[in-house]
Amino acid sequence: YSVARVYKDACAKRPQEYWDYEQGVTVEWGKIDNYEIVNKIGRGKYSEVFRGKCVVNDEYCVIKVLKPVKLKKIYRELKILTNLTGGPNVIGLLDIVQDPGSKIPALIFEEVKNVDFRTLYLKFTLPDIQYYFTQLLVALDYCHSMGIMHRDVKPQNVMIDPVERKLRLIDWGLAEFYHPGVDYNVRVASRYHKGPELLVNLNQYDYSLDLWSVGCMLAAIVFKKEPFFKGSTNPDQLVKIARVLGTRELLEYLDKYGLKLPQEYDDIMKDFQRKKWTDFINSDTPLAVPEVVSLIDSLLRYDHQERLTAKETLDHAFFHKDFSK
Ligand SMILES: CN1CCn2c1nc1c(Br)c(Br)c(Br)c(Br)c12
Ligand code: NA
Repeated sequence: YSVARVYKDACAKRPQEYWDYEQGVTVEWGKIDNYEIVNKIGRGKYSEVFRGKCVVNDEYCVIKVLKPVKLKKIYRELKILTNLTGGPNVIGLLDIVQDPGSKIPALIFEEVKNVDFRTLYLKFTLPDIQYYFTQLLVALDYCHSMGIMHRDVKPQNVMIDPVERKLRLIDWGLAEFYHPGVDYNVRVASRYHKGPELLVNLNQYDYSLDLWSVGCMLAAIVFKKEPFFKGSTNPDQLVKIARVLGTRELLEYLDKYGLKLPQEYDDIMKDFQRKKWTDFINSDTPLAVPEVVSLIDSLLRYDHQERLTAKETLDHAFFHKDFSK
């Protein structure tokens, strides 16, 4: 049994229509003819994404055409986006339109002139990391305070415009409202960023899942190993984590929550000695200063209840040190 250390009653203290998306969502549908598609910029399991233009104000936008999924899932994303839009560093939802034929909704977002993280992260200085991770953590503390877990934090969902130094957290399609004691689906997040709680079937997880993912992103940049934990399957993902955090420590985590290692681990989980973070530091990792290594150590914890919250992370010494020359 596990309950969030913070914001556990964020939904309970709001009216039912704030979090109850099963009742459906009243949508103010916009006009689809107000938008034209410029070019395709991406496609995912649940959507196709285009750069678009609003013909009314001549502004560029991003059009996310949802693939036909359960109406409940569409209602969840719409409800969460409408609850959060306007919040700090949350992608701005401008309009919701419906394809007249297929009746499939398309979400219209503000455009971010995003630079791919694989190239951007290579140029990051410590001040850049302080700045952009502050922006990401502000977005996460905000959504957590609003009773919402993102559940798919990864570089591909963090849009960064380095010219305007603008960061936006996108893709709330896997996000969910947090209620204490609820058993959540562990098939969320993207493999490399899945927290241990998802891999050991601890269903009563909470906002702290998102902070594991932040730890993975930070470690990948600082130790120049993208992704930091690269599992070939979900079971192998936990093995890759145990290679670093140790197998004994994993079993202690399982014991605390009365869990045992699912049987698919029997012949792949070996007895790994926990590594020291200094094992990942070398002449090629100049960003790995003691303060950021200490922060990574405080986020990459098996026990979700031990991890720093988004707000505690913002108070960590790493964000208050002057690393400029
Ligand atoms: C696959 N890519 C590349 C850039 N980009 C992608 N998906 C995006 C979504 Br959804 C939004 Br909302 C925004 Br804003 C941007 Br920018 C997006
Ligand atoms: Na999105």
